[in-house]
Amino acid sequence: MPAARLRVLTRNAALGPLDYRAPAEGVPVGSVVRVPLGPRELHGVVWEADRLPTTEVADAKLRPILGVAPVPPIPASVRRLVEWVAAYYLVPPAAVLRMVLSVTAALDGARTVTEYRVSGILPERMTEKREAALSSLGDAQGLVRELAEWSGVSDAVIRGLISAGAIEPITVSVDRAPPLPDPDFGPPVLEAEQDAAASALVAAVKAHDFAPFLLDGVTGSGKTETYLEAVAAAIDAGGQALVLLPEIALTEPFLRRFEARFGCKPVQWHSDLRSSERRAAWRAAASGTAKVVVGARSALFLPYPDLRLIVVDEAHETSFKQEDGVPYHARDVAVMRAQIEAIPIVLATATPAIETLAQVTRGRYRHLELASRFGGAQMPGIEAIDLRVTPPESGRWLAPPLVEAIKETLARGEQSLLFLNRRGYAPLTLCRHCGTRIECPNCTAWMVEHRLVKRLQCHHCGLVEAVPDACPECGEEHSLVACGPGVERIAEEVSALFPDANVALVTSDTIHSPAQAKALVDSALAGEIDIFIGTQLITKGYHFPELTLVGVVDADLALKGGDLRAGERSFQQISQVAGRAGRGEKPGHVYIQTHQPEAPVLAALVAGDAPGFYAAETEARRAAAMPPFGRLAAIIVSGPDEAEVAATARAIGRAAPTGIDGLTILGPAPAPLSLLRGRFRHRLLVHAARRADVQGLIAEWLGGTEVPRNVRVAVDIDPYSFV
Ligand SMILES: Nc1ncnc2c1ncn2[C@@H]1O[C@H](COP(=O)(O)OP(=O)(O)OP(=O)(O)O)[C@@H](O)[C@H]1O
Ligand SMILES: [Zn+2]
Repeated sequence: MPAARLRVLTRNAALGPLDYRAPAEGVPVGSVVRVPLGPRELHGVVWEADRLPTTEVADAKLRPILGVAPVPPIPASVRRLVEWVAAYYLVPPAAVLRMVLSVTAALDGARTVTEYRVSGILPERMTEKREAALSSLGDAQGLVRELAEWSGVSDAVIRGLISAGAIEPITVSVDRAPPLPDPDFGPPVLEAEQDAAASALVAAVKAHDFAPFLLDGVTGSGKTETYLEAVAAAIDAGGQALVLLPEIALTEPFLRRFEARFGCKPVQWHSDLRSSERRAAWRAAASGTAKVVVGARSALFLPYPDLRLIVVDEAHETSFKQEDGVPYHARDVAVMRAQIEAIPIVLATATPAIETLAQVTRGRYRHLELASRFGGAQMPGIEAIDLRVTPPESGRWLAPPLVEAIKETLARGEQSLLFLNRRGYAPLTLCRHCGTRIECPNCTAWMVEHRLVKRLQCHHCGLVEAVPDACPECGEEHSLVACGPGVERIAEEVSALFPDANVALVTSDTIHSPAQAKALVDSALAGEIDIFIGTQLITKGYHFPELTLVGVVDADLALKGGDLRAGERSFQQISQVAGRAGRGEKPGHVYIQTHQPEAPVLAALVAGDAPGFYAAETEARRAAAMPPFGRLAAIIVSGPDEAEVAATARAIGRAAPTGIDGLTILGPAPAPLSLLRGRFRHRLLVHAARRADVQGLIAEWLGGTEVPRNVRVAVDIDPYSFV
């Protein structure tokens, strides 16, 4: 009789599927198992053998598995998702499984911690502090540190009470189920439009079938309140719901709404979690005890056993596209997961991606619209400031009409927001004497001055250097000058103009954890901030009722990129930031500083003509057969040796398929970012018809090329970055 064989997919992308001997009692498909590989021990998942072909080893050579991990099996839907992502993005399935089994510590058995609570026994020696601690603790239970904090005494006092028997230890599982959100805790009174949209979503959750929705509501229309009704329906049905947010900084405003609606916090999943929190979150998602998970794009790969709803909030955001590792787009993968799970998915945004709107036009997504702001708030008026007509004073960046508007807003006691999508003080440092620009040695990029921390920083590789006293090229002292503004420089100008105003800088340098976002929201709502100055981080998700003025410092910046989505991105970014103004009772106003007010994007924004903008942009894409009317894929060749990289790229170029209708291949050519983190980069861009099998074509093409050991060839399907 042949040995019972298990096909196991590990998390090691360099390995194909491996076969092992099953124990006599068998192991169900999907189980997480520990397997030997040489002297090592790996985790893997038992897969359907017919879905994952490999070269089989002889029965006699099969090694037995080491054991089954004490976690629920990875559901079939997740296994199908892994296969789809691997096939679509042309990456090994193991690389995708790695994103599913992302927390090794979560794969061990249950763990316990010791918590403490008042035992009822009085200590022999009673002190004032001991008495105060015991009486204030009541039935509270927690770690020593927590009890000390709650009762306002030192850890030592609590420890003394433990030795005296007045506080007793309790062993608790760290895998305690997270709090259960209560769908009836704080249901909102929905406005008619919101109610119609929410009813459609709730019905779809109840139907438990694949149903993609675009929840297209103007800024401040209450999209969150609306889709939370669908989340409530998922909880009611006993299942799980996932809400994806594009950035950690947006978690805080979301958590507040969630808690008001459901009486507790959802389970969070993001890069700022402590390892114990990460482990607990993974296990709660995998066991089904986490009813709602809110998180970054990687939350999409958690093995929820009973998912009923996915929401992608700010669904137009390009940060849903992952650029490193497996280059996937979380919005697209989310739709695929919803399809596999047979559940509804909600793409919520005020500024849909052209791709998403095209799916609405094709009849694939249902369009739910919220055309007006909640509570009768009006959309802000938008006005362009033509910098050719009213330029800022020399050495300054804010034009007189904007300065005047800030002054008036301050006088009314209201808040202003200045948006400039550039971190740091100045994007370029130049030697006045010899003209040298200070560049990153590892990247094709200028070093950006961060004056607050007195450093030059590369925004690509993270290299940090002291600001030199003399020009590194010609040695001239005090010759370096900052060119152009970053947010820190705008803050400097604002502080000089309005010395009494409270200014908050909001960038990824100042806000990189939910705790910092919370502090920002708290002080903003308490009226402690007069002027926000921020990058794209401040442009979305926030709701500050006293914020009535928005100034876009440089609207031309986003248009410069020149890639296929530059126009769309500027429109979205400026609409979003404009959407922060006048969300409460007071009307909002927006000024856009530009040298080209006649540019179609800006003209549409000023005219409030979103449909016109989308129609023109869509038409342009259609005419050029660009996504979503055609397909793109990038091939990026990189390595430490420039000649080797160039030669490999040329070889790939020569082997390119020819004579295929609608297929064009651009390049190879050095990438705009031709040096990144010390690696030289060349690119090719594949442009194909919408229905072309781009993946099949590329797989075959690249399958036939020799790649030197030091060179990496990466494929980016549906690329968003062209640098
Ligand atoms: N039905 C409702 N009852 C009570 N408050 C509501 C209701 N709908 C919306 N709100 C409140 O109105 C404000 C705006 O809503 P919300 O921030 O959800 O809008 P949004 O559509 O997500 O906007 P944006 O896209 O700009 O982030 C919030 O303070 C929200 O709590
Ligand atoms: Zn660099």
